[in-house]
Amino acid sequence: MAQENPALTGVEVAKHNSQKDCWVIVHGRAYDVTGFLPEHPGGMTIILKYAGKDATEEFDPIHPPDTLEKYLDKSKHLGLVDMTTVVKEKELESPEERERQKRILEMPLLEQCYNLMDFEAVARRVMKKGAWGYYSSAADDEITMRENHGAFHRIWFRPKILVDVEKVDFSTAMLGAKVDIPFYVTATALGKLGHVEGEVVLTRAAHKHNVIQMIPTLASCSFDEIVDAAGPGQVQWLQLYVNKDRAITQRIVEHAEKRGCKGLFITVDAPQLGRREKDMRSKFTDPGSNVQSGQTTDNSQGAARAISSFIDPALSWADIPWFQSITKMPIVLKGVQRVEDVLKAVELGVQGVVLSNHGGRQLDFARSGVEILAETMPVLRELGLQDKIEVYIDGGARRATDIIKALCLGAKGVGIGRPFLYAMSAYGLDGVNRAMQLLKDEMEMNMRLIGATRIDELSPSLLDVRSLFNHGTTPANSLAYSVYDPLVTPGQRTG
Ligand SMILES: Cc1cc2c(cc1C)[n+](S(=O)(=O)[O-])c1c(=O)[nH]c(=O)nc-1n2C[C@H](O)[C@H](O)[C@H](O)COP(=O)(O)O
Repeated sequence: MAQENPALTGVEVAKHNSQKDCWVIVHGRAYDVTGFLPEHPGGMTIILKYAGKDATEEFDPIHPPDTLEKYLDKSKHLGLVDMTTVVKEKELESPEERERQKRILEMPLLEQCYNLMDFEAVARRVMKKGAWGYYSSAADDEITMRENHGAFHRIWFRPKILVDVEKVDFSTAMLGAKVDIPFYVTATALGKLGHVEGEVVLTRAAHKHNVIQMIPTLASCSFDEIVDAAGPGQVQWLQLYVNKDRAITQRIVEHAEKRGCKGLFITVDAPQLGRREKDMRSKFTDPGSNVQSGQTTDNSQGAARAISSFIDPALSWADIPWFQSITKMPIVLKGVQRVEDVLKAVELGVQGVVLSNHGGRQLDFARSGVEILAETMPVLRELGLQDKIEVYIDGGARRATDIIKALCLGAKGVGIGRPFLYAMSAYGLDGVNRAMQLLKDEMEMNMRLIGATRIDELSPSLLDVRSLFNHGTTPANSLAYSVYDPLVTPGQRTG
């Protein structure tokens, strides 16, 4: 193909920098987005911040690569820009960004991360505010997010002794697929907020450790990029937000099945995305730029709200037979939060459920996945239904002991979200690989210490769950309530 010469310079593009005349550069090409501004789900402010400039770095994590091709009229595609003439945003970087770059230079070596929480501590210090805000945020007072982790601490072990535990095998199967260890990488949106390559980094690590990756509907990478990045025989599932336009949903599901996905995880706890205030705050643009220009600062659109307007709040049990008619993939409901709904899922012939509250990002004061599991499994056993449906949990799992507790209670596997995002954001693929290896090492040690050599030996008799159902919440004035402090930014620990 003939070499295309840049038609435009950075100086030319920079002249079109207002609400009435707005050009942006994405991947070296200029686009006239003036007419699109009022329709942008994320509001106008975030685009106007890059009017006349290179918006690639802000654009990439939030939008699949083919977004402009698909949704911006060709007449608005203005052609190549000579990028040597574009003033790099970097050169104008803020004192906050310079401070962050300094913290990156001081961060610990990867080998100094000994558990999954270490990755969170590093990510908090080195991630950009918006990215940290999106990944770390949860709904309202973030009580449920803390409860997810805290609930595991109300479960104690009753280990066996004098068991020959020389050989330990913690491999298992999920929806019929063999995996090396009973956790999977759960769906978490916008992978490129944390790493320039996005979700494909998680794909590579999942392949190396033979664990399953759940591909998010709201991934930064396109679905095909993530599937193409999979290794031979690698098992992937699709997480689905159901679109108001069912024809779009059907196309997505059929394409996923054609590309070899081995499970359809329908997210059922998000008829509307939760109100995540850290995410909203981090979208707060510099008050001067908006207030002076007379615009009201639009921080109502955290990233979550901005990207989820297509989700159908009318999704109901009546839709399940339709899903069963359009795909042969096993169907799993992700975000089930009470045993009555598990029984309904069994009745409808659904293959699995994930007992989950979306990492605390939806309904605050929802119970933890592990507590719902402890409510559910005895009822399924009593009714002889425990083999009729695969039960997974996610939320707050940070140690192999959390995974073992869930399996003792009857879970098939545990989804893990934020830890792998933090490991990726701080250390890239090496970080995710180390996080997964740490879990494997912990798993081997803890299986030995509780006197179990295989997954099928994990049973409720190894646990004491008497305090699990007694909720305590962190006192309101505790530092854990960082959600209240708008001044707490990554790296600034108050007190
Ligand atoms: C951390 C995180 C979680 C998200 C997530 C994004 C992030 C950054 N997103 S969200 O943007 O809509 O909220 C999704 C998502 O795309 N779809 C989904 O089903 N769950 C989503 N979840 C929930 C996730 O699948 C797990 O339920 C949750 O992360 C498990 O808790 P931990 O993070 O504590 O492991």
